[in-house]
Amino acid sequence: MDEPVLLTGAVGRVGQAILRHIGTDYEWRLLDRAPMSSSKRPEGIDADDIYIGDVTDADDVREAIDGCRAVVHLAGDPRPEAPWDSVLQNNIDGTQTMFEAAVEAGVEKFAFASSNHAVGAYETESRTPDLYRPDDDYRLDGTEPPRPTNLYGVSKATGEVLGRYYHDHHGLSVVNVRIGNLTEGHPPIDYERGQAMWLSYRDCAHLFERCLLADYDYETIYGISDNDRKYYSIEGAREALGYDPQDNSAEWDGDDHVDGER
Ligand SMILES: NC(=O)C1=CN([C@@H]2O[C@H](COP(=O)(O)OP(=O)(O)OC[C@H]3O[C@@H](n4cnc5c(N)ncnc54)[C@H](O)[C@@H]3O)[C@@H](O)[C@H]2O)C=CC1
Ligand SMILES: O=C1O[C@H](COP(=O)(O)O)[C@@H](O)[C@H](O)[C@H]1O
Repeated sequence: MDEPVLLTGAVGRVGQAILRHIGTDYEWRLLDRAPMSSSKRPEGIDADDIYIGDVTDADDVREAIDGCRAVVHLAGDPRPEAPWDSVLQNNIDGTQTMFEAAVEAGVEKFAFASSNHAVGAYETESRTPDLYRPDDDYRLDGTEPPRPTNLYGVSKATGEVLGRYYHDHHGLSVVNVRIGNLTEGHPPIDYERGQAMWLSYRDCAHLFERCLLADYDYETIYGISDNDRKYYSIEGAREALGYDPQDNSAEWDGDDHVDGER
């Protein structure tokens, strides 16, 4: 992809996972309301490619998105316990502003950072904790309707529906990535649920790169590594995007760390 890619929320964890692995491979525009320190900025990105602005501000977004062919939209309030006024503004209004600007700017592909919390209520009492264990074969595959855990999850489900609308009515290619639990270096410790939905940094970067390179219409897929423990299928991501994850939370056992950058 030769034309610029707009990455919102670039200063945050998911943004940094992406930039750390593929930060020098694309012509990025980086938009965040927080300033980006030089240690977070990939080589080759100069000050002109960094936009300090808010995704709820149409003028800020318009300036950053001009000339871009693809968008990776991460910016928002990521807290599962976030209050309604924050998710309404940052996640729902911000995402609608992004979609509207993307259509206006002629963007072709839009990857939206959705969440496991859009579907957390499938984790019923009768299914857990077996669901989180390697021998359990229950799977969500992205075709099921949202069942949010919390108001944050409601905001993510709403972002997915906004994507459906902008795909159906404006022809934008949209992929909703229901991200699991991104942690740096190793999977969450003493947290079975987190190990079942672990997404390593390098698999995260690879997955979003596939969102830039693959051809798709409207997809909802799960963003987790190839964990032995899993209740999210990654077949949808493999088929729609060519996702080929390298990591597995089962390769980590307490202090027995497997070598390699994740
Ligand atoms: N980290 C994880 O495991 C998961 C993350 N996600 C989603 O991925 C996205 C990124 O999450 P993280 O990187 O973990 O969060 P983060 O809090 O580390 O990064 C979010 C970034 O977005 C920026 N931001 C927030 N509201 C903004 C606004 N209105 N305008 C401009 N910038 C704004 C913040 O300044 C921050 O740099 C979020 O949408 C989150 O809901 C979903 C599932 C799991
Ligand atoms: O959507 C998100 O999910 C992850 C994992 O959820 P958790 O409830 O198991 O912590 C969370 O860490 C992240 O902040 C959030 O944005």
